[in-house]
Amino acid sequence: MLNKSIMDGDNPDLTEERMKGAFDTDKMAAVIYGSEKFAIRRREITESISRIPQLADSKPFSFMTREEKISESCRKLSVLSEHWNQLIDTNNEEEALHLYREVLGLEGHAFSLHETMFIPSLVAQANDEQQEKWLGRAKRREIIGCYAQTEMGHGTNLRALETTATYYPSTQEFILHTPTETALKWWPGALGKSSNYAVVVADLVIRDTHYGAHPFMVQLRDEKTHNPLPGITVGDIGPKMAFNGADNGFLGFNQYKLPRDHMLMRHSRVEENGTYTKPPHAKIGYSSMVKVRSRMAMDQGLFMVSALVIAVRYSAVRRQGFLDDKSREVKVLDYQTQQHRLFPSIARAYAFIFCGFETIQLYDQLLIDVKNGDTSGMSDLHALTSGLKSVVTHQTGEGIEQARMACGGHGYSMASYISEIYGVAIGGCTYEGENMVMLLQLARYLVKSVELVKTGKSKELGPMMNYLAEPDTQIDLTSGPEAYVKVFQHAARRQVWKATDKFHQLMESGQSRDIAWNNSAVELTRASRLHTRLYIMETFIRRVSSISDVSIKKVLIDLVNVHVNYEVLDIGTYALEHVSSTQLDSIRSQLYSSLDTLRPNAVSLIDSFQISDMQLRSVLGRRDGHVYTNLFEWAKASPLNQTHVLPSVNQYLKPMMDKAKL
Ligand SMILES: CC/C=C\C/C=C\C/C=C\C/C=C\CC/C=C/C(=O)SCCNC(=O)CCNC(=O)[C@H](O)C(C)(C)COP(=O)(O)OP(=O)(O)OC[C@H]1O[C@@H](n2cnc3c(N)ncnc32)[C@H](O)[C@@H]1OP(=O)(O)O
Ligand SMILES: Cc1cc2nc3c(=O)[nH]c(=O)nc-3n(C[C@H](O)[C@H](O)[C@H](O)COP(=O)(O)OP(=O)(O)OC[C@H]3O[C@@H](n4cnc5c(N)ncnc54)[C@H](O)[C@@H]3O)c2cc1C
Repeated sequence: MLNKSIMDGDNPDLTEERMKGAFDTDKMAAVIYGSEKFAIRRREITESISRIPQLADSKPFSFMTREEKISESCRKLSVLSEHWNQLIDTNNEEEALHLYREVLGLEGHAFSLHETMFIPSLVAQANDEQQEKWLGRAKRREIIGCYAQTEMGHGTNLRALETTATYYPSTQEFILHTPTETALKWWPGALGKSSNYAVVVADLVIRDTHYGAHPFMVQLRDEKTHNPLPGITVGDIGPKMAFNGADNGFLGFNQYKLPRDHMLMRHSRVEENGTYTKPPHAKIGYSSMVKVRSRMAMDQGLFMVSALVIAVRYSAVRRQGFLDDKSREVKVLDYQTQQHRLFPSIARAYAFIFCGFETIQLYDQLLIDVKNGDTSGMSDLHALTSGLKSVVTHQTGEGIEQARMACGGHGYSMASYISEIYGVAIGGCTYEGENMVMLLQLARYLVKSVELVKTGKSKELGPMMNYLAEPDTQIDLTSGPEAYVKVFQHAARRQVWKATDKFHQLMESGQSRDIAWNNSAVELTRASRLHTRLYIMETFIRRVSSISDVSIKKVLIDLVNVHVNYEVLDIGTYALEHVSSTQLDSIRSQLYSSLDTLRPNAVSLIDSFQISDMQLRSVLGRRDGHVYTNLFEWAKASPLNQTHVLPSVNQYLKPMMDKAKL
């Protein structure tokens, strides 16, 4: 069987789609998840979870209040604590993330930041003794931690954080203090009610000198009672657009004492007498953010895939309207508009995940290099991940919203669960640095690169930047996907140079650097987006070229064709400077025929992600495709339908109607 999702009793329309698939979905899963070994482990973990009934949702998330969601995830975490070692290799981050996604879903939980930022901060920022003291405890989950950096008044501009950590050599202690209301930590995930420890980022002050943001390991709550310690004000910031299973929190310090060895001292140090040793790279303390940003292409790709699994499966069973055959309505997936809405996003999701693999590996390598004293790769990775997180979060938001609309009315129902996926995913446009701000970080790097070319130092260009020094050439669009890469290179190069020239001209006209930068900012962000999209396209093509299995490679080339045609058309206004409008028309025709080519494999392409029904939490997108029965059962389970007459009807509506009758 090529598509491993085929099961007796499934909706025949979906079975028909699965029969049409021209490749083995297990083999595709191995490509998606980086190795056959991990793809198998994912399936094994999912299977093992299904044998532990207490790990199942006690009712659909969409019928739970916020308090119920938080309680439900804590209940499951306590069940999980009995099974960690039997379910996963606890040292394997990807296995742990898969387990969390399956059991706890995407709405957040008490450990939301523990694995993703708290432990990584200890790994990257704590010295060996500190790791000895805290890392084991954190990994064994004896303590729960979070990452408390953002304040009510400042998130983006870290240099303006107001929380102070003032060192007193006489007592060999820091005093943590929140000097104003705006200095309250505000937003950290799992801070409000769950965490008893936090990595707190505060402005280090020694003898009136401010050394800027540094990380500190801070105990927030008593380990026995879980009550906040004296000097600490902590709580939940309230409901959010989504992600309401997490207790994002606030935190204030009132002259809170912290022993000297609680500053994380792998890279910078404060000696007993107050002597400060600066880190080998000024931004080394920002590593936890780079770590998360390096994961975001992968994580956002998976968010988009979840919405697409729902929309593509639903589109294969939803019949509405007619094409040739007037005796039976067609599957809406057969409409060109539906394919145009969904297939380019499938291509992007694959591309994001392939990029994600690369950037996760680059971060892991950087961590090793930095431990060995080599910080030279930090700027490259910071620039790359800043652009990537901004582009993938924005395009993921677009893709999920299209998926919702592709499901018509049922997409708007919580039964589809797409609105929750959307709400969680687009949080990524904001967290880990607001997208515009991060695009401008990449732009700094691009501008510097152009300056290198202008001053004859092209040899010093960083990875991926050589194209900035190359001349424009004729593009032969018949020469395959590489020709589309050339179109993107031309467009990105032109925009990067144009934005840089504007910035330089404004400075030459007398504007200060900062004002000239601000007056060029929109053009600079456009340059960053084009550069990043070029990187995504190149990575996608490179990864697909490296595949040896013929049937897998064939369908992925079809997907690359959808991608390159769609992407070039999407940047039409920039591409027009390098390709004629006649060529754009021919790209349009190729896009439509590539949608057609992909159509028979659409369901298998999204089935290949092997996202279980439990993880998907969508009534509309279930593997069995029995959409209408499932939808009706779900609606009947709504709390509103547990009585025929609601108390509010008796209390308000009936008396009102009765009064009107008098
Ligand atoms: C966690 C997700 C995991 C799984 C997903 C599953 C579910 C997800 C669902 C829900 C979400 C769950 C969790 C969300 C967790 C969110 C956590 C957070 O948001 S933590 C807080 C994040 N905050 C930020 O990101 C703040 C953004 N601001 C900054 O990073 C800095 O202020 C900024 C870089 C913008 C500027 O810094 P500044 O010190 O002012 O530097 P400046 O602009 O002057 O630049 C100087 C110089 O330094 C270079 N540089 C900056 N940063 C770095 C770096 N990290 N590495 C290397 N170099 C750096 C910069 O390029 C510049 O260089 P040049 O002078 O141009 O050479
Ligand atoms: C779901 C979620 C989870 C989070 N989890 C955590 C967490 O665990 N720990 C933590 O510490 N924080 C967390 N945060 C906070 C998050 O990191 C910040 O909200 C984020 O970094 C954006 O900063 P800000 O809120 O200050 O936005 P602002 O900077 O105030 O952004 C407002 C607007 O100003 C613009 N702007 C700001 N500065 C500039 C500039 N220099 N140039 C151009 N435009 C600019 C932005 O582009 C944006 O349009 C979380 C946030 C969310 C939404």
